[in-house]
Amino acid sequence: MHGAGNDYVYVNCFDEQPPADITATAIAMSDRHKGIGADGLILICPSEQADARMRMFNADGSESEMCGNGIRCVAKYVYDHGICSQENLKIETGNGVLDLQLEVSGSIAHRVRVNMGRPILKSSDIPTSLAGDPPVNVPLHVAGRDLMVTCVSMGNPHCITFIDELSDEWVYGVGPEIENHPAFPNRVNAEFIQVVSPTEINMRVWERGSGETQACGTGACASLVAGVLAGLTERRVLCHLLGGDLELEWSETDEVFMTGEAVEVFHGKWPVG
Ligand SMILES: N[C@@H](CCC[C@H](N)C(=O)O)C(=O)O
Repeated sequence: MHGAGNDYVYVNCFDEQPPADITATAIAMSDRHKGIGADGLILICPSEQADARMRMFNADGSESEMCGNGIRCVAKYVYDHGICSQENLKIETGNGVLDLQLEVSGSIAHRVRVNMGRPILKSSDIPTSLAGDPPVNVPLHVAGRDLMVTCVSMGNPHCITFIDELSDEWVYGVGPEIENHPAFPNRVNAEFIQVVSPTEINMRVWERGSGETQACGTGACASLVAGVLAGLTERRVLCHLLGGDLELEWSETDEVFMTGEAVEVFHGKWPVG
């Protein structure tokens, strides 16, 4: 399935046992030449607190707390495949239980709105050693450059750089250096944002554990928050990514909402062991 081109392999753990070695399975499945090809692996599991639980693994096998594009696909999956019948769902993640609303037509969910919760802005909770609570427009020396960056966690950590022009040099040259910079003890996702107007941004991303992806939902939400904090955007923004658009809102109640598509591409079997 994919959300805005951010593609993962999903395993229905309501019916199947999770793979014994999840890290090795995520790496093998994600390989775009010798596997299925994906940005990572997502397990759709039963939950004691919610309608389902999402566990998310990057293409390098590392587990992340949250995945914004993934959670929309999990919601679509449990609805379309009859695991849940209601259009308002609760899904457990590493960042708590989140609320989602499906947009359904012909008994298939096409778009999903997620309450992504409150952004985490305390530097020690993001976590980053960069100064400032919140760390907005703070200096970071990386890849031979002096950047001004803003850090936000949506349950997972993001480092946002506002730039004039998006380019491969930023994504491939600077992205991996930010991901592995010592200022981020858990590594970090790196977003590059071009502000088109106060209500519209262009984004490219270098994801922790997966490299460049066509979209990152948590990254888009973190970038909206960073844009507001930096005085560059309003609280409602349309975010253009390589794989599609996401509608974002940071409400006056301090919750971030994201709306976007969720698409099932195919299903199949994978030999384990
Ligand atoms: N693409 C995802 C985020 C996936 C996890 C991320 N790479 C991390 O390690 O935190 C999204 O849509 O949010």
